[in-house]
Amino acid sequence: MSSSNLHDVSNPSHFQKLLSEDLNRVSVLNFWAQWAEPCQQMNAVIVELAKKYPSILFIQIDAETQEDISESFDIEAVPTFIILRGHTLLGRVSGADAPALTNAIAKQVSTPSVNPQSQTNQAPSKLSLATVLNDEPEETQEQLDDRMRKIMNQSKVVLFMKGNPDAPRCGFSNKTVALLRDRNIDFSHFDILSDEKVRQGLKVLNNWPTFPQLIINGEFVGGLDIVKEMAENGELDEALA
Ligand SMILES: N[C@@H](CCC(=O)N[C@@H](CS)C(=O)NCC(=O)O)C(=O)O
Repeated sequence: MSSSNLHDVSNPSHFQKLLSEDLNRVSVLNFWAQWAEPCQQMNAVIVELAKKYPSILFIQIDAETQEDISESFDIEAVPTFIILRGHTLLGRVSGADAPALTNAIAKQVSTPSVNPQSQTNQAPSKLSLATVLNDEPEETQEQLDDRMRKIMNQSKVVLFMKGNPDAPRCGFSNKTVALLRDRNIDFSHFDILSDEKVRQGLKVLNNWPTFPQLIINGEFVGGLDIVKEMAENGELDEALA
């Protein structure tokens, strides 16, 4: 990394040292992964933003090698950007959304620097005007179950994953897509990051706490570990026969 305000972090203490150098400085953490194409695009955006905002510290964090830092910020998908002042959370931008990231950063630059303590109660959330104005009736549990079952039956093989097959946003989803593609298995997908109700509802419906979730003939089969094992012992071929 060339600019002095753009750093690759190599371990948690390096990360803490960078943050602690100036507790009034705004930092932008970029959680990325090597295999994720959207991250490559956003890394280029970060390089440009670092040039534009020399007073902001930009920290590149490989979400897979820096697991401890990722966990401490609840990183569930890449890319995810965290904006801090010192150690205080100011904002979070999820996905390869360059305009949203640029706006979130610009907002901090135009906000006068204040005592971080007074900012701790400022939730970095978007004002949910949409929620206030949204007069669509709430989906009932029954409707949600029905909708999830329809998605599970939309094709012979359905993968509930983070991101999409060409741009997975989690390493487990990425590996499952690769496994299915390596075996030329046709599948449709559903991006659970696009629908929080399905994301939480499917965990209950299939009694499985994580993603990916592979469905064959409308039935839950398993996550990556199970699918991998089934591929190795021939059970996956049997299920698809
Ligand atoms: N060992 C699991 C790994 C999957 C996993 O840990 N997924 C996490 C992180 S992507 C997850 O879905 N967490 C719940 C959530 O994000 O809602 C498997 O075999 O699939």
